[in-house]
Amino acid sequence: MELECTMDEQDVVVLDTGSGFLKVGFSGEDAPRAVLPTAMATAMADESREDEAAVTGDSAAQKKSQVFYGEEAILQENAQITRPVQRGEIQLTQPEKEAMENLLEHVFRNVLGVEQEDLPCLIADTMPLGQSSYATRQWIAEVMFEKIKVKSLAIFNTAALSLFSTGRTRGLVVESGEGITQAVPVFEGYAIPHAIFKMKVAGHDITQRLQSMMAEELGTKQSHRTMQAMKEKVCFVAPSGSGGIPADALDSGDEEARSFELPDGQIIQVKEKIRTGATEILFGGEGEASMPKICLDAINTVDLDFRQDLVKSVVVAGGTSMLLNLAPRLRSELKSTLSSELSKTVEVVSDSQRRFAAWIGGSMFASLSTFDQVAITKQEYEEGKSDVRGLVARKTF
Ligand SMILES: Nc1ncnc2c1ncn2[C@@H]1O[C@H](COP(=O)(O)OP(=O)(O)OP(=O)(O)O)[C@@H](O)[C@H]1O
Repeated sequence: MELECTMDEQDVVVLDTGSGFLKVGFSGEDAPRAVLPTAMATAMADESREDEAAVTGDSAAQKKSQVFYGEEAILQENAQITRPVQRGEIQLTQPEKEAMENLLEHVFRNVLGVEQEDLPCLIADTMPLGQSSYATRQWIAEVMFEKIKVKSLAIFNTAALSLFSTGRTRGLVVESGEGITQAVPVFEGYAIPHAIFKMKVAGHDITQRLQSMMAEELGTKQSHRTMQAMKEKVCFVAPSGSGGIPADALDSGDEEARSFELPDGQIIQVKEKIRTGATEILFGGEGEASMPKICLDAINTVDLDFRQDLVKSVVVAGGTSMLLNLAPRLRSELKSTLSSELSKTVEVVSDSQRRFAAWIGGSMFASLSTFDQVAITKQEYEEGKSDVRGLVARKTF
């Protein structure tokens, strides 16, 4: 794709719809304005309060249910929590569809405070593979034009945008977020669908593994939320071939790096075996899916001529790529399995902005005048209503 590099003055709403977190903001900005859990909660009315309300006529208590979004949603204890994006894919089932629609409306009106209609929008998604891919994008286009009433809409694969955020248009993007890890070859800005390899192991699974390891260690199970915070603070990736750390060994290094304060105020020192053990699921066991394996599958699926370009720019992105030592471990495992010619040139790029790479790439792309040329306009949508799926298949990336 030829990129025209004049800057566009108009603000474009940029959204990255992750399994764990929605990132939202405006084009041209360096970082998302808000990052909120991709969740909606419906809290049921307390039945005893309802009975009481019937007698006293208390209208507040008579409310049947209350809806919460994002951070507030996941904090609700007696509520039904709906997560509309699972393992990277927007779910086209109820109640997930309704939750996604409401969440998008909430993000536009309350989080970004966009009152007026008619704003352009760019969405970064993890495209499902196979037949279902365009069904999801068709549905999202319908919601954006019919309910949110955007002026134009561009939908891009997160991987192409993540690569773009590093100033590259060719490379192998290895994205690992909350629900999915994927290896996506990108050529001249386009993801190559038949060479995308995914595994359903990512940040969520590391947190769960840490939760069970810590439950064994402490004798009590800590919440997922606490374990997520612990993971982000103390976990890291072990160097290649470093097995055999004794179960009770403490890190020889920085004490601060291994200590964590539990919600009850107790400060604990987390053993190295746990700090690295939880993240090891990204690297699988014999015959299991692993990050290096999906990279190799992707590299081996593209044309021979293109492989050299891929291995020279293996770009890690997404929240889970923030784990310390992930890039050197991936590089070392790829080096030991690739052919000798390719292994000489492997470079794994670990950009400082990698956590929000897809959103940042979207923000950069939406600032270019090329955005207007590639986005689906409201008029095109209206004219193509009889075949929205065909339209998104032609005009999303
Ligand atoms: N410093 C960190 N160290 C380790 N993990 C981190 C760090 N920061 C964020 N994460 C993890 O990254 C994950 C969220 O990443 P991201 O926002 O890219 O996912 P997502 O886009 O919601 O999900 P997906 O791409 O899988 O659909 C969470 O599991 C979070 O705990």
